[in-house]
Amino acid sequence: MVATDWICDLRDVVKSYATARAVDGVGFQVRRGEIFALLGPNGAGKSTLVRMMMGIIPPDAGTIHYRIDALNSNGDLMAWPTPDQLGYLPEDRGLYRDLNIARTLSYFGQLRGMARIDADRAAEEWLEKIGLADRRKEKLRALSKGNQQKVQFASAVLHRPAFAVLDEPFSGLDPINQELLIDWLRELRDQGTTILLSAHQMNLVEKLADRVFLMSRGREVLSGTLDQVRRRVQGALTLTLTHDDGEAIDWLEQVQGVVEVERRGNSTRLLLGHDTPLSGLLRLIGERLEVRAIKTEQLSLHDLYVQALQTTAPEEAEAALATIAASEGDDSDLED
Ligand SMILES: Nc1ncnc2c1ncn2[C@@H]1O[C@H](COP(=O)(O)OP(=O)(O)OP(=O)(O)O)[C@@H](O)[C@H]1O
Repeated sequence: MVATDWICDLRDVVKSYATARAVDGVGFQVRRGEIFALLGPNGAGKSTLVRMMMGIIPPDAGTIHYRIDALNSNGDLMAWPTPDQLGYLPEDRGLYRDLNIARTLSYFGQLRGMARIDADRAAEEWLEKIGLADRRKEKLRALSKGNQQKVQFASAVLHRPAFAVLDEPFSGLDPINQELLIDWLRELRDQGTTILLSAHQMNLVEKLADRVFLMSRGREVLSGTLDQVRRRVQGALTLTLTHDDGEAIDWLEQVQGVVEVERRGNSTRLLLGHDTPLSGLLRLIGERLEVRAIKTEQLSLHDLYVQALQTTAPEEAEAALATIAASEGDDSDLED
């Protein structure tokens, strides 16, 4: 994959509603063959962006271009993809509640250009995959929220679109089904579907996404691969030392590359800059401290986001954190 081989390109996109500027000058490229994640707390502007990418609402300013077909990508900008090229999981789920789920899936496949026989076959394959084959004749409304969500997801991707745009695909799924969804998404990517998803569950996204775009209040906070994001945030690595209660550790604050020192009894946690020379630091610690145990850990995507927000927009950090924590608690849903 070449770095410039993008499938969707957004530049300086702006969208305001009567009471809020939902998207405030956002730009990124989704590259062919990747899983790209839009991340941020409730109200960050993710769904507004997704709706603009789907042509449901127009941007006030900025451009959105597609280049779906790699063979025709010699600089041609295609105005808009055709229905068979796109898969869309909307935030406001909208399936027919009184139609049986096998027919629902086949119907969506046909809407996206599949022949009836292929759509029927794909529907059966997906019902098997999502564990609902024996309930194929049941109506959607008879299913739990989590199972409905799985049907909704299958309906968005069973025609194997070139580009799938999935707004909050994890919502309503229990932890087991969240893990299954991660597998299905990887499988789709490996079969050639480019995926953009929006989510606030950073712990799930960091297992999955090739690149992330972290937002707050309609603006970019941080973007790139997980590695790039780590390198951009001060304090991407922590070092935890276990030592005697009486040890003096104040001097650690003066050591180059140590961003923060937090002591709890006989344990001290150091937050390090990404370019801290670790071997030099360990040598120094070995000379001056009696260390009983040592552990290094990379910050999670969630912590990186908070760290980045604290640097760029400290006034937003606390509210964003609270929103993410509250919404993560809402997700689990027991299956019937
Ligand atoms: N139709 C609308 N009319 C007015 N304001 C809106 C509308 N849709 C979204 N907003 C506002 O725009 C901002 C961004 O909302 P958006 O739904 O895009 O965020 P989000 O990141 O998708 O959040 P969530 O995770 O809650 O879906 C919020 O302040 C929201 O209240």
